Amino acid sequence: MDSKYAAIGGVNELRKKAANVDNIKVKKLKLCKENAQANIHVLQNGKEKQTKVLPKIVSSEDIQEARRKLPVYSVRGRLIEEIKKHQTMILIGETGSGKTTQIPQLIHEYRLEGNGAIAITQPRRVAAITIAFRVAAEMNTEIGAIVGYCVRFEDVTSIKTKVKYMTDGMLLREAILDPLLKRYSIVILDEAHERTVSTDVLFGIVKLAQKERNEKKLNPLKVIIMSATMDVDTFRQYYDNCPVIYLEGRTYPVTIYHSKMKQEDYQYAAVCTIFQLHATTPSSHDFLVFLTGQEEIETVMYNIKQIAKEAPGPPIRVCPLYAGLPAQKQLQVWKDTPPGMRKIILATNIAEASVTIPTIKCVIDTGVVKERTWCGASGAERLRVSTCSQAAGWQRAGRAGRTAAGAAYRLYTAADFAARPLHATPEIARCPLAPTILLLIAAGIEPNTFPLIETPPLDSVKSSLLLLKELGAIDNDVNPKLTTLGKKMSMFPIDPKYAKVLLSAPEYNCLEEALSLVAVLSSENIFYSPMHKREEAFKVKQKFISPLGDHLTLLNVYKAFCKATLKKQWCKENFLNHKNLSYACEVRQQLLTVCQRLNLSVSSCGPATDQLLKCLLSGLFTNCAWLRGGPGMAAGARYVTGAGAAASVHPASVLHAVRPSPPALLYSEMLHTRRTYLLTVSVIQPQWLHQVAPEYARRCRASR
Ligand SMILES: Nc1ncnc2c1ncn2[C@@H]1O[C@H](COP(=O)(O)OP(=O)(O)OP(=O)(O)O)[C@@H](O)[C@H]1O
Repeated sequence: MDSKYAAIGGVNELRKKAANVDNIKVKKLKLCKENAQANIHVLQNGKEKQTKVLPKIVSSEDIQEARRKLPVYSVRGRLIEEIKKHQTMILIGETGSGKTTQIPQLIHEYRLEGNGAIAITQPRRVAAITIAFRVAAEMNTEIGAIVGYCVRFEDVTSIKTKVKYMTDGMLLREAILDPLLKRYSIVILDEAHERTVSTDVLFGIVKLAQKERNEKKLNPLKVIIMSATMDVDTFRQYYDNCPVIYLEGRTYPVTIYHSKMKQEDYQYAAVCTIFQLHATTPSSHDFLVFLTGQEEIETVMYNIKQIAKEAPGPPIRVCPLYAGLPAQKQLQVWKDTPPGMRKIILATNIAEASVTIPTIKCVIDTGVVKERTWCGASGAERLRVSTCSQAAGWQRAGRAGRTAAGAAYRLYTAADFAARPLHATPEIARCPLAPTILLLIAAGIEPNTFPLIETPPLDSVKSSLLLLKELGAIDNDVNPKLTTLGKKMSMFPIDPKYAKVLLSAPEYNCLEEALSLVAVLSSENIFYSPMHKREEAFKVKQKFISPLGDHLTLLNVYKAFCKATLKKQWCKENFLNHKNLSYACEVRQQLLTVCQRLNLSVSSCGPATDQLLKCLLSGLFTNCAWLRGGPGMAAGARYVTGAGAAASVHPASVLHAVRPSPPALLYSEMLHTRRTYLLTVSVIQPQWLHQVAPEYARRCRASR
């Protein structure tokens, strides 16, 4: 990558230079910052027609011409020779050089996959979907035919599919049923540097599958590990010194600019930089801005829209892009804007790797990322904004310069960049491992001896095995074997705790309700509370509220949604997110299919909602909290969890202000920000824990 290390006039300097308008901006920004917690979903509610066809397909000739310009194209002959020669190889190539879109096509052109298929994994669903669309267009074929994709709750492939883009999680799920991955002759693990738990486990799965297929004289499995920014030595060592192919060159240069001085407030710096560039660059140059999460994106979006009313420059369309956004909304960022209008995409790191948004010419990199870390001992997740690695910085810059020369503006200094770690801490070292361990055992793999590329923290493995044992998924936590229940649990594409809830539901006569609730919990926030109508939204919400807490409140909303006839209109009137509720319906259908396969009887507990809460407890028994020091009246009453962590009910919970505080609660999530909060909370009777999970209750009591 061309890195000029020229410095943009620091944002503070910019501010000083700015004329009157800028003073107004400053004022407005400050105003909005005070409301940083505010939810401003209304601004996302674009009126555009939703379409799934993307990206915009230009003529076939243009596409072929663009392909010929890619670095991969000029060395295709040599590349194919290398791929033929080696069973495992590492391929490093600059961002945008054509690894993800071209290598699988090249392999297919030479029919190296034989009778099998080519699987290409991506850490993120949005990448898997959009790349599959692009490659299908390049190959002039329908999506779902030769080229397809498979992501959670969506499989667009057929028996004809030879080039299959999929999330790493989906390939891992396939490995449960077929640990030798026999339907594939070539597996490409892309974006290896991201080191998600699923990709880390897949590194080992393909290694074992390859060995066993060789030993059994089955058709050999070829493995290609790809990235632009990976830690080559670690991977090479892990794959027995396999060859590393470096692919030189990129199509278009990206000029990197660093801020001259440290920026105290990256959101503010981002908005200033956006407007400076907005005033000086052609409207056909779209911007991609990296921020840390939904709330921040919404705040910045609000600020941009306010400032844009007075700022010089072409009209603007602001598009958010974060994991929680419904899929259709995510795909909106690929939609063209009318000529003369600039698109500004505000994204989290989900746009950091793999994706091509063709019109992006400027990347604005705040240099930060929101990371979840998990504490095995307390079960609390910690959400932290931290500086991202150098690899992430290069990947972000790589989103510019995909179809023309581009620029990346880093809102941090060159010295700051140089001082950052080369790579981020792998997810396996900071995530709950129970879901992955369950999948490993289901695939017949011994988790304690599985050759992971990096050993996860011992206490994390131990506590995950203990949880699986207590859920009844495995017979013991030393040399674990899957129980019959565990086998069934592994068939659900959800957290084992919730799989247990569904499997226990027939016993409590509440599978109807449990399915709806788990589906809603698997979706993003269904409530929609725009900043300027908060009170109204709060009032409307009252009609759904259950005094027993958030779970039953969510269920009430879901049931009412199903009954509503004009659903979109109804959601609008009730301050609910139509997309997320519709998504929950799809998820419910998928979960129901698994339940039917398992012959579970689907019945309803009707008004006996205690049954549903007890059922919920059967999976979430480790998520109980007790009031400290008797029935408290004080605001922000403190609870203590089974693992001994002190926490309060989150302000967004319907139980937050309930007095007297219930003596015992069940929660779906525990989150540590500045304080530790219990999220999605329900009232339970303390004695239920003894009835539902006696062994755990005893252990808990002993330690309290
Ligand atoms: N949707 C698209 N629209 C237009 N051009 C595209 C699209 N997808 C890919 N391309 C073109 O193909 C090039 C190669 O993309 P590809 O994803 O294969 O690169 P890569 O080497 O895998 O990059 P990265 O390391 O960033 O994932 C892009 O730089 C761009 O020129």
